[in-house]
Amino acid sequence: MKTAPKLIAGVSTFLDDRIGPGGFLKRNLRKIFPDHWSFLLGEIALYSFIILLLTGTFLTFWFKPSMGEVVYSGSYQPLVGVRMSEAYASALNISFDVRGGLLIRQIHHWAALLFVAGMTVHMLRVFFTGAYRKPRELNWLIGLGLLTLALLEGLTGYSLPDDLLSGAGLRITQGVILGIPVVGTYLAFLLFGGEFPGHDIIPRFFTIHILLIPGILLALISAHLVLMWVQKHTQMPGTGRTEKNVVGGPFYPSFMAKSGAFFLFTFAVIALLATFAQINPIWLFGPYTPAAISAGSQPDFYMGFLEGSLRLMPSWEINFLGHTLSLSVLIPALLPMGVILTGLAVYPFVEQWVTGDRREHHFADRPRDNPVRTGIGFAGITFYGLLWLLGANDEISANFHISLYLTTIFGRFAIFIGPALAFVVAYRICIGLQRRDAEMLSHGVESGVIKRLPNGEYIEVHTPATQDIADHIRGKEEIPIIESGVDGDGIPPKETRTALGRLRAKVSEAYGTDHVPLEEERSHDERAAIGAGDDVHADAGERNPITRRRRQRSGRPGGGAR
Ligand code: HEM
Ligand code: HEM
Repeated sequence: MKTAPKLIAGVSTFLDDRIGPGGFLKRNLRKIFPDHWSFLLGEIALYSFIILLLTGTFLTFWFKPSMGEVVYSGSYQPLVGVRMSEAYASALNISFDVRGGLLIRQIHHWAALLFVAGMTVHMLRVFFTGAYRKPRELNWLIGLGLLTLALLEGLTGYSLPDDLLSGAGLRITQGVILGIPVVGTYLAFLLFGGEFPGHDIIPRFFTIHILLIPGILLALISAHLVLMWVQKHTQMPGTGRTEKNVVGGPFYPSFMAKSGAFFLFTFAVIALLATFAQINPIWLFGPYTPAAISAGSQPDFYMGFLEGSLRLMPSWEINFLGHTLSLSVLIPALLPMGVILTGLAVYPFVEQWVTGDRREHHFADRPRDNPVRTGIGFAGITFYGLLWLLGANDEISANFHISLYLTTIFGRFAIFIGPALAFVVAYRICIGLQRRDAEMLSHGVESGVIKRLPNGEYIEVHTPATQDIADHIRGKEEIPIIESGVDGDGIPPKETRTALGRLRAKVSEAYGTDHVPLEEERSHDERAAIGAGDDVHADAGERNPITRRRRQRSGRPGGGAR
C-alpha cells in the first residue's frame, strides 16, 4: 500500500501532467511558510467561516423565512398557542424538535462570534506588525471589506429568528436608516417593503444572509488568500532571515498537518462552547411585537460599539425648514463606524506619505519598534472598547448599583480622554521595551549567578543574549523621516517647500523620531567579556537616551540593522 506522502506526490504529478504548467502543484506544495503563533489568528477566522457555511446550510433545511402568522404548537410548552411568525416558529422548531438542531444553531452562533473576534484580532496583528505596508495594502483593504461584510452578515443572521431581540435590533436599524437625511425614508421603505416591520424584511434578510453576503465573502476570502500566497507572508526578524528569503516549513507536509490540527482544535472549542454555554435562547422573550419593551436586550458583541455610541450621544437635533436632522441618531450611527473604518483604510497610505517610505516590507515589525503606530492602535482599541462597554451601561448600572446617568456622563468624558491616555501609556511602554532590548544587547541577560570580585564587590554575571534573540532584536528597522532642514547650499528639499510639505516634515519627524538606538557596534568578544562579569549596573536609561535621529530622505532605506 502506498504511504500518504507517496500518494500525494502521485496525485500532484497526475494533476500537473494534465492541468498544471511547469510542475505548478509540486512547486506550490513545497512553498515555505514562516512560523509564529500570531499568524494563526487569520486561520481562526478562516476555520470559523467554514464552520459557518456548514452549519448555516444545515439550518436552511428547516428555517422558514416567512413572516406569515402561525399559532405555535411545538414542544416548548410556555409558547404553545401563541401567535408568531413562521420564521420564529421554525427557529423554535430547530431548537426543540429537530434532532441536533439546537446544537447546530448554537455552533452557528458561537462560530459567528469567533469569526468576527478572530478576524478582529488578526487585523490588530497585521496593524501592529505593519504587515499592511507595501506590497500588502490591497490585502489590507480586502480585509476591511471582509470585516464590514461580516458585521452585516451577523446583523442579518441575528434578525432571522424574529424573536423579541431580533425585532429590537431591526427597530434600531430602521431608526438609523430613517435618520439619514433626504433619502432615509425612501431607503427604509425600500428595505422593509413599506411600514415597519412589514412582511418582507425576513425573506429579504434571508437571501442576503445565506446567498449574497456568503458569496461575496467566499470570493473575497479566496482573493485574500491567493494574494497572501503570491505576495508571500511576512516573517519575524531572526537568525538567517532577510527581506529576500523566507524561513519556515513547507506548505506540505508541515503546514498542512498543523493547519489540519488547528482546524480541528477550532472546531472543538466552538463545539464545546455550543454544548455547554447557552447562546441566544430565543424562546425566553417570545415573538417580536413592535409594542413590546425589550429591556436588558443586548446585541452580539461586535455590534456593541454602535449601541454604546447611541447611548452616549446627547439628544441633539436640528430643525430646519420643517425638516428634522436627528444628530442623536446620525452621529452615533455613522461617526464611530466611519472614523474606525475610514481611519483603518487610509492608515497604510497616510503612513507612507508621512514617512515617504515606498519600499517593500517583508519583515513584520515588532510593535515596540514603532511607538507612534502602536500608540495610535491602542488609542483606537480604547475608543472602540469604551463604546462597547457603554453599550451595556444599563447592565453596569444595575449590577454595580451606579446611577445610569453617571455611566453616561462618565462615558462622554472617557471617550475623549481614554484614547489620549492610552496613546501616551502605550508609547511610553514601547520606549521602555526598546530600552530593555538595547540593554539586553549591550549587557546581556541576568544569569542569577552572583560573583565576588577581588576588591570585595559583588556583581551579578550577565550572559549574552542567545543569537536568535539578538538577531530578532536587531531586526528593528529605523522609520524613515522626511528631511525638513536645508542642504549645504541652504536649499530645503523639494518635498518641504510648500506649507503642506513643511507640515508633512513635522508630522514625519514626530512619527519617526523618538527612538532608542541599539548597541550594535559591540563585537562578539566584547559581549563575551560582559558574560564573564563586566560592570553591568549602568542605567540603561542613561546609556540609551531617547535620541533625536537625524534624518532620512524620503524613499531611502531606513538604515536598520539588516
Ligand atoms: C459567514 C458568516 C455568518 C455569520 C456571521 C452568521 C451569523 C448568524 C447569526 C448570528 C444567526 C442567529 C443565530 C441564532 O438564532 O442564534 C444566524 C442565523 C442563521 N444563519 Fe447564519 N451566519 C453566517 C453564515 C451563514 C450561512 C453561510 C448560512 C447558510 C448557508 C447561514 C444560515 C443561517 C440561517 C438559516 C439562520 C437562521 C436559523 C436560526 O437562527 O435558527 N448563515 N446566522
Ligand atoms: C474573513 C476574514 C479573514 C480571513 C479568513 C483571513 C485570513 C488570513 C490568513 C489565513 C492569512 C495568513 C495567516 C495570517 O497572517 O494570519 C491572512 C493574512 C493577511 N490578512 Fe487576513 N483574513 C481575514 C480578515 C482580514 C482583515 C479584517 C484584515 C485587515 C483589515 C486582513 C489583512 C491581512 C493581511 C494584510 C495579511 C497578510 C499578512 C502578512 O503577510 O503578514 N485580513 N489573512
